[in-house]
Amino acid sequence: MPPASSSIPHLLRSLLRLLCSSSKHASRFVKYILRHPQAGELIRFLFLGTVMETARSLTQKIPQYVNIFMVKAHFQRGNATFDWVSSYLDHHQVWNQSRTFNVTAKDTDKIKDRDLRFKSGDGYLDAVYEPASWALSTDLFHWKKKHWITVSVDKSGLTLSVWSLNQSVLDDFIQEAREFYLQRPVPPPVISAPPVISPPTGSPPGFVGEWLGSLLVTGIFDSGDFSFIWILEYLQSQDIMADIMQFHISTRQADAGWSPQGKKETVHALPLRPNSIHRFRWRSHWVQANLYSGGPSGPQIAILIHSCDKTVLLDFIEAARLQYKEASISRVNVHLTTGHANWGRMVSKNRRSFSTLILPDGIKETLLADMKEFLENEEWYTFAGVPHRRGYLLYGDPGTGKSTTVHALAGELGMEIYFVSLASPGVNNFSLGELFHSTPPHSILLIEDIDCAFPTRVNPSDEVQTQTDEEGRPIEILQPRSKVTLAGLLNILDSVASQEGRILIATTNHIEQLDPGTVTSLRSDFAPTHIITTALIRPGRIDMKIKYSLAMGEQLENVFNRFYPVNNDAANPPGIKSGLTVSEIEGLARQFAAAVPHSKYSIAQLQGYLLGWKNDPKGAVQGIPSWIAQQEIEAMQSAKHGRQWFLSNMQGGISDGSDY
Ligand SMILES: Nc1ncnc2c1ncn2[C@@H]1O[C@H](COP(=O)(O)OP(=O)(O)OP(=O)(O)O)[C@@H](O)[C@H]1O
Repeated sequence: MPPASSSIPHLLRSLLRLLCSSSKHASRFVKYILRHPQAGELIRFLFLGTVMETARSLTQKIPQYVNIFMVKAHFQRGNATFDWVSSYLDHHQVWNQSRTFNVTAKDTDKIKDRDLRFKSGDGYLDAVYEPASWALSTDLFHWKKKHWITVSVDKSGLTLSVWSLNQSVLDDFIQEAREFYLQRPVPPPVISAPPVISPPTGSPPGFVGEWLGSLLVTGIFDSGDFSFIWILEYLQSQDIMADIMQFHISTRQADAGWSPQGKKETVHALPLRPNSIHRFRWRSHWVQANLYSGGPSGPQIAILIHSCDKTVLLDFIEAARLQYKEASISRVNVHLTTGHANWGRMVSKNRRSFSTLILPDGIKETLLADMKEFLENEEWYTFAGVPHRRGYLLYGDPGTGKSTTVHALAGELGMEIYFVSLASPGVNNFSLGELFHSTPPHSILLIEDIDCAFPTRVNPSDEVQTQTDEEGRPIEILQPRSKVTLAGLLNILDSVASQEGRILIATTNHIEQLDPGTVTSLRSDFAPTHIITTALIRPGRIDMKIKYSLAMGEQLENVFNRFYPVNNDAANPPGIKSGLTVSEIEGLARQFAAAVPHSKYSIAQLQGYLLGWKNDPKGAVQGIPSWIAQQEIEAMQSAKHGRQWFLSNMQGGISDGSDY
């Protein structure tokens, strides 16, 4: 038995021998194998597979390691951040590397934010290239020449990869994009209409867009509301409709308010085409105004402000209101009915100076003082529990100045007129009630021809009167002249829903038709009119009656003086400088007044006469006797032919509601 110390080398020697012999076997085995080509293929395959698998697993891990060197952010379409970043990238022409373009014909004058390849300047459309890569692509750009950023766009949105270890680079980028968006020189993309006013069929493509309702403050203005006109006029004054290429042309003065060029233009371009969209900058915000011309309740405006702050909308409305008020100082706005139950068209008239109103001494001063006192004492009415309303009845011959008084008072008090004629076919109890309720406080509600609410009596001897009583005698019947009944009118006047603080002015040329004395023999199926009439003249309904008479006394001199201003300076309108001294004009006015019979002609009639002598006061005085003689002849002839009513109304001007 060999000692343990000698057994180890022995073991090693045995192992070596074994290895040598096995390597010989192995090499023999390898040589043997390699002699077969399939075996060689197998070895190569195993080797390559191992390499590829290693490479694959390494590749999978690389982005994890690369991500360590970049900050990524995704911006979803439809979210405001997408708009910020995309418009910022667009502005910096990140897509310029693109070799694929969308080419469209556009008015290049309106494109201010990018370099254009073609700009002919001949007023016709030019071809505009827009990189198509904006749709689906990946781009790399050098932001501020400091940071590399990869941008990839797909259907869901936009991903930014900022090659930086520092997240603050991304923060700065987003902040800058946001600032840019707010301050951008070009409007943000069109926002689709808020769902409350879903666009009617046939809306322009502008309605297709992302609704960012929660990121905008939106105000909707209906034409039935007063704020509508504030906003419309404000929009026009901001000249935001300059991009409109579609106009309705009108020469009607009533449409002057729609003209972007102002009231003095003779041709007015109405920009309110169906469903137009306007984007503009207001203070530090972008605003989108959607104008709808024909919704179910008439025209509508939606104001969408790119802000989450509600007070911006309130400020916008207030700015519009103040501007409207300011502009109204020199004018009187008269609102007319649409023929239905709401106020529609508005006519703006130049304010009429109170001094041009020619009434017997003290009348206009009394009226003005009474109205001022009423308007200033709202608290007293509340305290006394009396409805804060006041009514006036102006009655008298046609052409004596009733409508003119209302116009002058409205101008003096800075109020607007809401005008309705009871003779109008579209006005009935219901619509009149609605109109009353929708008249704003601090306004004048003018009802012309209030006598129309009282039926006329058909004369028993009239040929058209065929009804007889039991004994065969013709009976008096009443013929309604308005769809508004007396009971309905009284109800409306008293209605609790009636606006507080409103002034009602009713006018009539036929006070006798409201006179109790003339209605004693009415048929029993009609309400006793004298009671109702008395009820009409009652505090809160009609508080004050003012009679308008044909011209007399000083009125005759005043109407003459108004036509021939005595100061001949350059401030006078051209063509009416009299060239006479003050005392000469006053002398002529006295002669004129002495020649005209008192209480015979209305101021409108005399005004009509004087218009024929605009530049010739002496001629006017000399011609007045023959004009009067002519009037006498015509009056006699008309009386003779039974046409007195017709002539007197034509000369005085029939009040058919056409005053406005
Ligand atoms: N008192 C007056 N002061 C100044 N102008 C007057 C006066 N009366 C009439 N006129 C002139 O006559 C025209 C018609 O007047 P207005 O329409 O006010 O009369 P009216 O009494 O309302 O008539 P109607 O009852 O027919 O409506 C106006 O253009 C106005 O300039």
